[in-house]
Amino acid sequence: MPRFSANLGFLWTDRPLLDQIAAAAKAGFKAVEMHWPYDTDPKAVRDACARHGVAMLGINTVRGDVSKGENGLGALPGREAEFQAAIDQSIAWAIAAGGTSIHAMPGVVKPIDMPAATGTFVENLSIAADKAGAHGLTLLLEPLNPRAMPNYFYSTLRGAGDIIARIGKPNIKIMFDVFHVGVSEGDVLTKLEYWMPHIGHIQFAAVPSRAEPDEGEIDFRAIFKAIDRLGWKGWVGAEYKPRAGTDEGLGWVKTLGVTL
Ligand SMILES: O=C(O)C(=O)[C@@H](O)CO
Ligand SMILES: [Mg+2]
Repeated sequence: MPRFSANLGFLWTDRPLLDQIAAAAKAGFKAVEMHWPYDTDPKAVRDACARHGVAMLGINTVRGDVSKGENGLGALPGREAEFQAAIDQSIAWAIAAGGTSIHAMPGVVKPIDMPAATGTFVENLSIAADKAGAHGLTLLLEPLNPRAMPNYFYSTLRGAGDIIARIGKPNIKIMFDVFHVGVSEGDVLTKLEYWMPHIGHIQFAAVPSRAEPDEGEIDFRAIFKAIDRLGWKGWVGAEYKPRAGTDEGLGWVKTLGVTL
């Protein structure tokens, strides 16, 4: 069975981060991952993870000006210095917290600006990969579906895979989020198998609701079985939006016959 991580960007969001870690551990998760935890002292996060016996996994680079619809800086020409500052910030935070990966966010790009944005992202990411690699950190690229995030730099695995191939550095991997892949592309099991050698982390939520994985059009028994069959040894991140409370929504663990 896969090993599950609690994504604290979506789970137990009604409390401070250190209490979220405690709640995840109490529920049985053995690892946690986060979105943008920068307001919390990373050493306190490291201590909380150690105290509760959970591994600390990944975080995201900052998004830029969220009020203007920004969702990452990596592919924005003219914002190179800001992106590198975001990478430096996330590397420093991840090291102090004991994390292992950084989701490097490219941002929202109009279709007509894609050629310039692609060149910028390749340059930016190449520098960032060397910086992260010096500390044993992996950079993750995550295609987001266009319903959730219109005009995001990539919405398909192919889009992220092309960037990885152009840069050719071993510590740049795909974040395979079953929710985004299901909405954008479908045929999830085939895609999982095809992209497995390039995957650095897996996340999941029901399609189309983004709720617990016990509803909707994806058979998560089959997904979790395939993750095992394909030899995935990493963590699988529960990144869903609970229908009601997080604790109340954990029934999927029993329903799907998995253990945390
Ligand atoms: O939205 C997702 O899916 C994520 O994994 C976030 O980290 C990025 O917005
Ligand atoms: Mg995700």
